[in-house]
Amino acid sequence: MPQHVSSPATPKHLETVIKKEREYSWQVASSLFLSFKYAWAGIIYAFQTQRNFRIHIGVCTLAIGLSIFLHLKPVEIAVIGITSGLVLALELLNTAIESVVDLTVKQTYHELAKIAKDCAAGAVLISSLVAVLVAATLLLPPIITLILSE
Ligand SMILES: Nc1ncnc2c1ncn2[C@@H]1O[C@H](COP(=O)(O)OP(=O)(O)OP(=O)(O)O)[C@@H](O)[C@H]1O
Repeated sequence: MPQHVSSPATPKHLETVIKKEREYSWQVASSLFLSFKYAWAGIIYAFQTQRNFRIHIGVCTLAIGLSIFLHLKPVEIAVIGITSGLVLALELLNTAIESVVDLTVKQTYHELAKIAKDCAAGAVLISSLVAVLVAATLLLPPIITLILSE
């Protein structure tokens, strides 16, 4: 079977490819400000429509607030912040994947649609479990100390 070896992409070639791909976009953000505006719109959409996203924001805010209140080390607060951010980012990706799947298959059953949605939900679940484990490991000892010292 003949092997097609593509020539290395030159900057000019890359520019042409990117331009062609962006032709399919209904609209392209023309400035950094507009990019932030659309990103914020996505976050607001997820907040308004996804109950899990609202729960995760509440729990993450509580965990970060507690870690500051309990005077955890900066690196510990950072670890809680990273795991919290990961959960929220994956929840947004989960919402994006759900929308793309629904756009593609509409209200028909498809095994690949099921796999895509189940795996996206699984990613959120794994990140949430890890975040809970990390938060419990770092927050429980100072909480117990605080309660016992009362
Ligand atoms: N078009 C489809 N074809 C096959 N299975 C589907 C389809 N749409 C949804 N499902 C199944 O139903 C489940 C729930 O779908 P839904 O769109 O509510 O996603 P979800 O992961 O429950 O959403 P959320 O993350 O908001 O809780 C999916 O995980 C998947 O197993």
